[in-house]
Amino acid sequence: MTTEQAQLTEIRNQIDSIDQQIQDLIGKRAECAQKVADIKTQGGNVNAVFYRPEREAQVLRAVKERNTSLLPDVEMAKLFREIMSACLALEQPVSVAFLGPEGSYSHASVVKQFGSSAHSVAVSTIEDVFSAVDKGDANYGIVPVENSSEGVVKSTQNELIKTNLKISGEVSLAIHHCLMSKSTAHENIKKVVAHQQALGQCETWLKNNLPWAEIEAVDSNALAAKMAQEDESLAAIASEQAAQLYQLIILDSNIEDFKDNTTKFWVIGKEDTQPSGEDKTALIISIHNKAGALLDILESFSKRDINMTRIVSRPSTDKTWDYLFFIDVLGHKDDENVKEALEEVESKAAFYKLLGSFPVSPL
Ligand SMILES: O=C(O)C(=O)C[C@]1(C(=O)O)C=C[C@@H](O)C=C1
Repeated sequence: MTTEQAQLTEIRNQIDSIDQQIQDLIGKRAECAQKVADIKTQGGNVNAVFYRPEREAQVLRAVKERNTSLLPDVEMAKLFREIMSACLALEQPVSVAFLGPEGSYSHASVVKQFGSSAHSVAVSTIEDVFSAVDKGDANYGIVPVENSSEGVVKSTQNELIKTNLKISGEVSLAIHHCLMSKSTAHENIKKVVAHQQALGQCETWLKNNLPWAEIEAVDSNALAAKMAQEDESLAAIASEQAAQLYQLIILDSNIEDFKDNTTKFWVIGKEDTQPSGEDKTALIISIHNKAGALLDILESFSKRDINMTRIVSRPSTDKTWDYLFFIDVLGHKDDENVKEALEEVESKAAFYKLLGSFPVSPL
């Protein structure tokens, strides 16, 4: 045996022994999750809620705080994300509806929030995500709320105004576009296909790197990847997951012109989420048409030191030039100061709807 082989064998033996310990401990953790499920269903409770976003956020925050390893905090948290996903699936497999097809950024946000053991259900529109959860075809749904370069997603806003569902989580996904193809050579690419938005976000890159290629907009990036799978002269712009799913070669990564391109998604479900210690509350209001009405409402938050993280306005659909405001504040609706502020806002607003409180995402 060479020295290198001997050294590798020694370290690999250590890795084998550590893996065995990790596996034993994961097994013990799974037994605890099973016990948690027994407690939740005791007395024949058929309405037991297995998924607990506040607890998951607390577990992941604790992992990050404890981490002193060589692995970055987020990478360590991702490993535990997967362990919890498998533990939850053991308690009860959860299904999550998302705007398909598979390989879309919505799909990636499902995996980021629920891990890969969740059963993801692709549907064709944002409205269908809401109705799938409403009808019980899926336990939860994930919908895009806002993109840092494209702005708010109108169909999600429209559904939020109408729905009885609650927001139980928030996922921020960095959008990184890849150029992918069956072919390994750029010079073989005759045409680039992608959703209009992705083409727009990579316009300069395409001009500089594939000036000869024809550009065609299609319904989604995942569809583009599917098309590229069948035609070697095509390259698609899509996510890394889409490349894996459709077995394409990634020719270039991070080809977006603006580097901090992020989409925010919300998890929708039927249950209220308990406080996690670091939460957000989302609501929709409209105000009476008089001077200072908005300021008056915002003061309900500011005088209690409640931080407003977002306010977005849009015209109301039923009364011309009336406005609806989508507001996010830090804190949970059951926190004393937030509770008082919300009561005050409700008494002042012409329309008031609480969308829910949910943990600030640790990932
Ligand atoms: O603590 C619980 O309620 C559990 O069900 C356990 C557990 C976990 O694996 O840690 C699993 C699923 C829940 O979403 C939260 C946490």
